[in-house]
Amino acid sequence: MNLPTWITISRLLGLPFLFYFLNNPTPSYRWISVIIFVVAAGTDWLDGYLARKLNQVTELGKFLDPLVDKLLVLGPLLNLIDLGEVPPWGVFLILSRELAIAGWRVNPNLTGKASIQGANWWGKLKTVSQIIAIALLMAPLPSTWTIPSLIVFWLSVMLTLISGVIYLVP
Ligand SMILES: O=P(O)(O)OC[C@H](O)CO
Repeated sequence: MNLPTWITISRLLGLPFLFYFLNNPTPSYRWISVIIFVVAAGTDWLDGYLARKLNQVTELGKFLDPLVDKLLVLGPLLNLIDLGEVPPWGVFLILSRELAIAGWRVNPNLTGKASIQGANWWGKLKTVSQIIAIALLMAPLPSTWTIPSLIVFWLSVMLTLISGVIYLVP
């Protein structure tokens, strides 16, 4: 355990507050949940940057960083299913890909890789698209935003699947 890894884990601390505010229909509360989400998800670069700068890149960090991103994305998505505000099928596809890649990281040997593989640029792009889609879905926007938000969500689902396949093909 080192500083970047502690920062990685601490990014999860906002989740209970996010759930609290997201489940309150008052628009200002929903906006607070959006802010918590964007800050927690947006600090993704910080731990990786520090790990490289301090020369503290570890196998644990390479495993935990993408895992925390997955929890930060899947937590709000599951809550949005409960609220009936996101298509469960899309979330199921994201969940399937994320489980598959998290499992593959435990045993990268399966695809002939010798050690844990950190996130690549496709993975980072997919995470950014997920953050944008989820923030749009969480935000208490006028109903004219519903279809555009869902289009962004489905684009993110596609990017999530494509990025997963790119890891697995040799
Ligand atoms: O594609 P993954 O599963 O490695 O995740 C990418 C990370 O979330 C980017 O920080």
